[in-house]
Amino acid sequence: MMDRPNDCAPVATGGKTLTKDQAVAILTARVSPIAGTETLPLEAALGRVLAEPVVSTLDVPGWDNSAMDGYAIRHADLSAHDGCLAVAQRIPAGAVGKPLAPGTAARIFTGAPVPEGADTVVEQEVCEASDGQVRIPLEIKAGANIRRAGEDIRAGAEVIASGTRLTPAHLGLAASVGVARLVVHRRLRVALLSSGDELALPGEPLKPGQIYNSNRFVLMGLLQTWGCEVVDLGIVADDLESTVAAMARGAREADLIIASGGVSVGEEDHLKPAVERLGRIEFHQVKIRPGKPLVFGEVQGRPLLGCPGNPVSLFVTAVLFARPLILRMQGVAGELEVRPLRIRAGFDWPRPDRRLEFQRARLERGADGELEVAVYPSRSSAVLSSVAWADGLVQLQPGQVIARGDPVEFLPFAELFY
Ligand SMILES: Nc1nc2c(c(=O)[nH]1)N[C@H]1C(S)=C(S)[C@@H](COP(=O)(O)OP(=O)(O)OC[C@H]3O[C@@H](n4cnc5c(N)ncnc54)[C@H](O)[C@@H]3O)O[C@H]1N2
Ligand code: MOO
Ligand SMILES: [Mg+2]
Repeated sequence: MMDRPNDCAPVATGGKTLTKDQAVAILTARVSPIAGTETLPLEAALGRVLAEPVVSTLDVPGWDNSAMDGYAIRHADLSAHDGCLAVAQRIPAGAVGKPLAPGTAARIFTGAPVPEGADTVVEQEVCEASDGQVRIPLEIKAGANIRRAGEDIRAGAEVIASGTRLTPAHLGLAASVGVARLVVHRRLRVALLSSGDELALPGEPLKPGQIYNSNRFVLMGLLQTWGCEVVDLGIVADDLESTVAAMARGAREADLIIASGGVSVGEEDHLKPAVERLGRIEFHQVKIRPGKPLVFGEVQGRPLLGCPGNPVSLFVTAVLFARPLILRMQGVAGELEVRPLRIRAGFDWPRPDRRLEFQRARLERGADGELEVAVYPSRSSAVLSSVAWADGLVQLQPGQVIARGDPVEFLPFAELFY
């Protein structure tokens, strides 16, 4: 096979390797939210991105209601009747009582509307009830135990902004204002390409020199957790024509193409020339470890992200770069990257890298019971067990030396997988 130049000048950087932040800025600036929405019942909208805001037509709660099982009273009646009131009515949740007659109490239950004229609810534990009467301690505070109309949501308020990825709480919130259907962006279609002559699918016997395609499953899983529709382009042979053909199919069938492998400099790496054949490369290196060779470009009008084939590098580049790219295309508004938490290091890091480094990490309890973060013993980008072991990534700045006990930056998977 012919040797070929492996470089293509990155447009935005004058040929320099990009920092992670520069790369994310370019990725997210080059794409825009996809067109197309659908209207879904709440039951089907979990994880989707809202395309039209939810505005409440109601106050929630709709009326003053009781926060306790007990007695609704007019506070001024207590001193006038020495704390002893006749129980004149019973108001369970779902019912509406009569106006409170002077000198009486209403038996009331949590969530029931406070009757007109009552200004206080007294929990039953402090009351003594017998023979249709209730005795209430005089020191009860006026206005106690009432949830006020509109204290959660006011009619006319925007309760969920457009661009929000819907969590269970958002679905509940929409339901609480009576909204049954939501307008969401259509699912982003992402084509997945696994390059490598050595790859076989689990379930197949391995021929000599073959390995199982694990990247496909890592990427599919991530794409599914991010709410994408996956178009699997399968395993693509290490030759230019097959790579070009797979990419062209990806560009026809999906909004975005994500490839694994073949992004490095060997003559078995065909991703870059294939992108150049069909479109252009915007950058091909980022100053991080692992994951330095990372290709971003455009193929027949579709964005393409080529992640390195080493399994850990693939994972790291997917959560750092594919995620914000996807969120932007899905129409998610606001912050697209996860902000690192600062957590105490449970490890020493005496020999830092010159690149921004991502270590597989796990939250643990130190000897004193305080939260700290441990890193996996191997730094190898080929050890996928490290990712399964971890519950986040530690982010180490170029040249940053860490002594046990220092604060370090931690990116939790719980956020990266969302
Ligand atoms: N001379 C140089 N060689 C390499 C460099 C370099 O700068 N100069 N960079 C190294 C780094 S760093 C990385 S990362 C890798 C990137 O590799 P590629 O993206 O070209 O990927 P491949 O060569 O196809 O594969 C690398 C490695 O990963 C395994 N692999 C690939 N696909 C899968 C898959 N779907 N499932 C599981 N494992 C996969 C593959 O068998 C190789 O072992 O390049 C270095 N080399
Ligand atoms: O960047 Mo490679 O990703 O260091 O193994
Ligand atoms: Mg390679």
